[in-house]
Amino acid sequence: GKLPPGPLALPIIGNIPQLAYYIWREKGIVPAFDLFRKKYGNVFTLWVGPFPHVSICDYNTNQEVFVKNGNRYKNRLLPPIFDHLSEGHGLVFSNGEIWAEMRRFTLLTLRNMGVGRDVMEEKIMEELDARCEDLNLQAVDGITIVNTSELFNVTVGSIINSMLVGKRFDEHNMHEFNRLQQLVHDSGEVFTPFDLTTPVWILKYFFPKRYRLVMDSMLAVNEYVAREAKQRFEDLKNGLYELDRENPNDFVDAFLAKMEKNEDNPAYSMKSLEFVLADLWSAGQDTTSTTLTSGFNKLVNNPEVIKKVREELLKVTDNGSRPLSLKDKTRTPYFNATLAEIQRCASIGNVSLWKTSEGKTTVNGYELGDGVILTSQLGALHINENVFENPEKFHPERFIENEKLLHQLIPFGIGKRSCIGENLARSELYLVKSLFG
Ligand code: HEM
Repeated sequence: GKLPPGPLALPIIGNIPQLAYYIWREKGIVPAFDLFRKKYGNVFTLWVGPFPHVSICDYNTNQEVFVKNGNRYKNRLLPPIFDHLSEGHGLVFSNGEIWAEMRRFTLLTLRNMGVGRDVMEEKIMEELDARCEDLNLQAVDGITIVNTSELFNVTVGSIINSMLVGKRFDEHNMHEFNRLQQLVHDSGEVFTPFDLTTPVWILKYFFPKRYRLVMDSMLAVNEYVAREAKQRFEDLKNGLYELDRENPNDFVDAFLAKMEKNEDNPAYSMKSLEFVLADLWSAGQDTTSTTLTSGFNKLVNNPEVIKKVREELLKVTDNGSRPLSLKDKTRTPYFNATLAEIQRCASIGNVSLWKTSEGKTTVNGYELGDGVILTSQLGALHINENVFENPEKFHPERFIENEKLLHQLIPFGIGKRSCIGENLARSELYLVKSLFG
């Protein structure tokens, strides 16, 4: 096929030199992508090494490609080593029937667990109450000094852990949270672009130490995340655990109940559960807590916004005589706009995860062949000055002056592979930020 325009690519290394240069010159990857957008248009091609990537920077084309024609762009580009380890299991780096089944099951289970409604709201509020109590206990002369990113990290971690295995993190098991954070961090440190792109057989036979290191670091995270689920499965088999099949306590219970009825389906195996838990943990933890920390920093630097948010929230909660609830959302337009602006500026996922096209397709008039790699440039989209005027300014009012702008904001991605945790994350941002903002 004929690819959209882009910077001149060199053999084998492609556009990596230009990319490195512009990231350095523009002081960041998002401004570098934005520069390419200005030069080559909303749809451009970047060669990452020998592979061309079609980047889509505007909302309308993203909608046309990933939503309207979503079925042809639902497959992820899988790093060979991930595919090798997971054998097709999981949510983030999987494709085909197992991915589709797990996505359906996870969305349904989250809905049944009350995500976005009062049931999950209660869980989040319980977590916040307990966290505030801890802070009060630590106070000296009525003052507690807090590392905000640690506070957000453990709060979000606790909410996800309660949802997955029914257990929050407190002073008795904080070491478990710290261990998990460490393992995820260590695993992130191990990976290089070389490991992610090299075929497994080359890694295995020519770089065996590297292969082992990468595999072990991923396995360590998975095994730690899934240890309680595995224990519960053993206890269930030995009659030591009672499963409430109608009203599962948490995600693991819901999965085990489904597994009993689907013995022959590889999507419902312990291996599958292990990868789904690891994916929900890793995709849901850092993204949400980094958004909260980034939002906190924005608010501290914009006291006039804090003042307006406080006034609005006090009015809605009868002068703070009751906690804020998700039901109040329709009455808190300024707070909603502030959260949207926080997400626009935070740009947690600069680019959506890479997808590949199925069969011959057309994007913006360019005919693409089978298996072309595509991505939504979420960061560049959110700082496009034609859509968001003065994009560098933290200005929640922009979403009130022009309500349509909200549709152009897609921090959770778009289409068949968009974020599964969007409702949970939105609830957390609303309730946690109202308290700790
Ligand atoms: C503010 C918080 C969050 C942000 C900004 C965010 C953003 C994203 C983005 C951009 C994607 C990729 C979309 C694409 O490739 O098109 C994604 C995928 C995903 N997210 Fe989130 N996310 C957040 C929170 C969460 C939470 C709380 C969970 C789980 C509880 C979660 C689970 C997932 C999963 C499983 C996927 C992969 C979905 C699939 O491939 O089918 N995320 N997220």
